[in-house]
Formats: sequence, structure tokens, C-alpha cells
Amino acid sequence: MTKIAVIYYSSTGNVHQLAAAVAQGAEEAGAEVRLRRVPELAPEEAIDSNPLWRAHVDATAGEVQEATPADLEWAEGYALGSPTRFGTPAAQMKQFIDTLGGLWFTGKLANKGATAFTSAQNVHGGNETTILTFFNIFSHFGAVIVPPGYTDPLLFEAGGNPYGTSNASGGKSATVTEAELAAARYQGRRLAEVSAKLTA
Ligand SMILES: Cc1cc2nc3c(=O)[nH]c(=O)nc-3n(C[C@H](O)[C@H](O)[C@H](O)COP(=O)(O)O)c2cc1C
Repeated sequence: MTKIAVIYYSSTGNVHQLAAAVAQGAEEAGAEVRLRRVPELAPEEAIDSNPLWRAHVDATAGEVQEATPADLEWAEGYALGSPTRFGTPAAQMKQFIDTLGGLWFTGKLANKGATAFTSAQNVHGGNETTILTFFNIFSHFGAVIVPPGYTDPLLFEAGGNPYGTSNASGGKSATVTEAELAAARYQGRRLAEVSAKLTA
């Protein structure tokens, strides 16, 4: 079984929806999957200032385990997801990535399949730049980047983002469409299939 880690950050739940679908797709491809959320860094007052954020933190606290670097060492392929924050991944995700120096130094992140997904408020609010920022990081890891491209017609139904699955939430919760969920599942399947070839 190919080992796939799906690691994400989400404040108001949209990236969480995508992450669960990516994980489901990888499982459908026969992979063993770890779905993990990176630790929250924001103070309680900030979380409380947004009822959607508070609701999501409370809903997922016991449901999804926190990610550790060991999850990426274990994985033979990984998917990272984050909301767009000014066109880049959230600080919570970046902080987790910045704990990976030891794994990077010893080559434990290299030669593995890597893919990324995101949600922004707006269609053109930075979805693609956020995913491309992940691709910068993947390059430093020496990962084998696995974008969806236009390798399946269902991707066009989800907005046709060739870099990775993306969602425009309008700043609300639970906005991921069936088409986007299908694209995310496809992305997870594709990551698992490519990662299996890399480890063969
Ligand atoms: C500090 C901050 C910066 C943001 N920057 C952007 C942005 O550049 N473009 C955009 O469209 N949305 C931006 N957003 C909105 C979120 O990316 C959007 O609500 C996203 O759907 C949240 O995903 P989540 O539900 O998984 O937390 C920002 C939100 C915050 C709090």
C-alpha cells in the first residue's frame, strides 16, 4: 500500500472539506492515508472573533489528529492544503513547514509525490499563487510535483485549475461544490498512483 499524508490548515472549514476529499481519493486508489491538520497558532480571542472559525476549531478538535513531521517522513507522497492568505499559504501551514528542516536536510522529503490545494474568498484572489507557493517549497524538498493538469474532463467542471484543486468560498463555510470535491478526490487518486510508481 502506498502511504499518503494529507496535511492541511483550515480556519473556516473549506480547506478541511477539500482535504477530506483528497484523502478519500487516495484511499480509493488503494493508499494508506493519514489525514492531519497542522497546529493552530492563533490566540483564542482571534478565533472567537469569527463564529465560523470558532465552530470549525471546535468541530475538528477531536476529529482530526495534529500533523507532525513524522507523518511526512512516513509518507511516500504528500498533499498540502491551506487557505489563501494574501496570495500565499497561511502562517500556520508555513510554521509547520518550517519545522521540516531536519527531514529536508536528511533527504526524507525528496523523491516523493507532492501536490497542493487551496481555498480563497475570491475566484481570482490568489488560489493559483498559493498553490504555486507550495510548488516553490516542493522544489526545495526535491519532491516530484504532481499537478492535476487537464488530465481528466471533470477538472473543467471544477474551474479548470491545472495547478491543484481550488475553491472560492465568498468568505463563508461549507462552500466546496460537488465538482470541486470530485476534483479533489481525483487529485488524491492521482497523487497515490504517481507516488506508487515512484516507489516501485
Ligand atoms: C488574513 C487573511 C487573508 C486572506 N487573504 C485572501 C486573499 O488574498 N484572497 C482571497 O480571495 N481571500 C483571502 N482570504 C480569505 C480566505 O482565503 C477564504 O475565506 C478561504 O476560503 C478560507 O478557507 P478555510 O475555510 O479553509 O479557512 C483571507 C483571509 C484572511 C483571514
